[in-house]
Amino acid sequence: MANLANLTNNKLLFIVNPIAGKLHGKYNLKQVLKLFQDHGYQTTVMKTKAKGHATNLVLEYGNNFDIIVCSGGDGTLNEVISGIMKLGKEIILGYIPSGTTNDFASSLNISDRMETAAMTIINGQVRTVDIGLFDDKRYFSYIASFGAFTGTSYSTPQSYKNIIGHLAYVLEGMKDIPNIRPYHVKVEAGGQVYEGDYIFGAVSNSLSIGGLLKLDTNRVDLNDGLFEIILIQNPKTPIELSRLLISISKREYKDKLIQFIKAPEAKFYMEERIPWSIDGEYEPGANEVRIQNIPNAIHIIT
Ligand SMILES: Nc1ncnc2c1ncn2[C@@H]1O[C@H](COP(=O)(O)OP(=O)(O)OP(=O)(O)O)[C@@H](O)[C@H]1O
Repeated sequence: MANLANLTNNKLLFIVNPIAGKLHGKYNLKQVLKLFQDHGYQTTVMKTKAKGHATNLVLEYGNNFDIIVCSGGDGTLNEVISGIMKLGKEIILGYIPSGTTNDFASSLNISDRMETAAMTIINGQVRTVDIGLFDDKRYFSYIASFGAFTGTSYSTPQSYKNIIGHLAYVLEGMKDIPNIRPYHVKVEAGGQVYEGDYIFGAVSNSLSIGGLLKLDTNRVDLNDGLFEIILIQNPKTPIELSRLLISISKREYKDKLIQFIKAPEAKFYMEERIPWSIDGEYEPGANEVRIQNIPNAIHIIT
């Protein structure tokens, strides 16, 4: 691990999504900028204007900076990471979460108080994290999932998310319940084949999935080159359903309806095209999907 204080270059690109989450950005941006300035960083601020813009900003300007800090939710972080991966340059990333759930930030122990997260960037250590690659075309920092609750994060209107925050996800998720339906899927991972009717599947590198499913810290290592893969089979009776819900709420994934796999890669074969969620954003999916782990791909300050 390198300490940021050892870096000689103090040019910092600060990418801000002004509409993310609870609009913290609007109120605290000045304080954060002052903190960077007081600690000797020459900061250039760029605000995102639309979906995909953060990736383009990294591709266009990333080469001129050694540190890129982004503020936004999981979607903005995903876009910035995608830009860094495409640029192919070893850039140090700092993250100031201002989204609704900030799942990945909590896995990295980054505070959701903007000034505290900024101080982490100033005083923190650089560590590496693995990144996922979905079907050779889309990068993800913490999750690719299908099935139940998957539509929640991208179908919840931004205005709701901004007003009621995380509760919006949970409420939208509840609306999903009558629509939960199994998908017949075959999965190859870790040298095994799993086949069944699944209501939820996730390939993740995170301690928290959609703020709903939580994994224990001793089960997850964010830079071990392995994903945590969870497959949940369709409960066939009310008893099976209640047993499933209890084991999820207790974080015990030993139920026979739950498969928990660790593997560097997974292949999914589906009879129909199932939509996925990639770090909370919509992905139309395909009949065959390959997901690969790129170990230690991103250098992030925590
Ligand atoms: N100026 C903008 N206007 C509209 N959309 C934008 C703008 N800037 C960025 N976006 C898009 O907003 C979407 C949501 O951003 P983000 O995920 O960062 O925030 P969030 O949804 O509040 O947080 P989370 O995903 O953690 O709940 C992203 O797809 C991003 O590309």
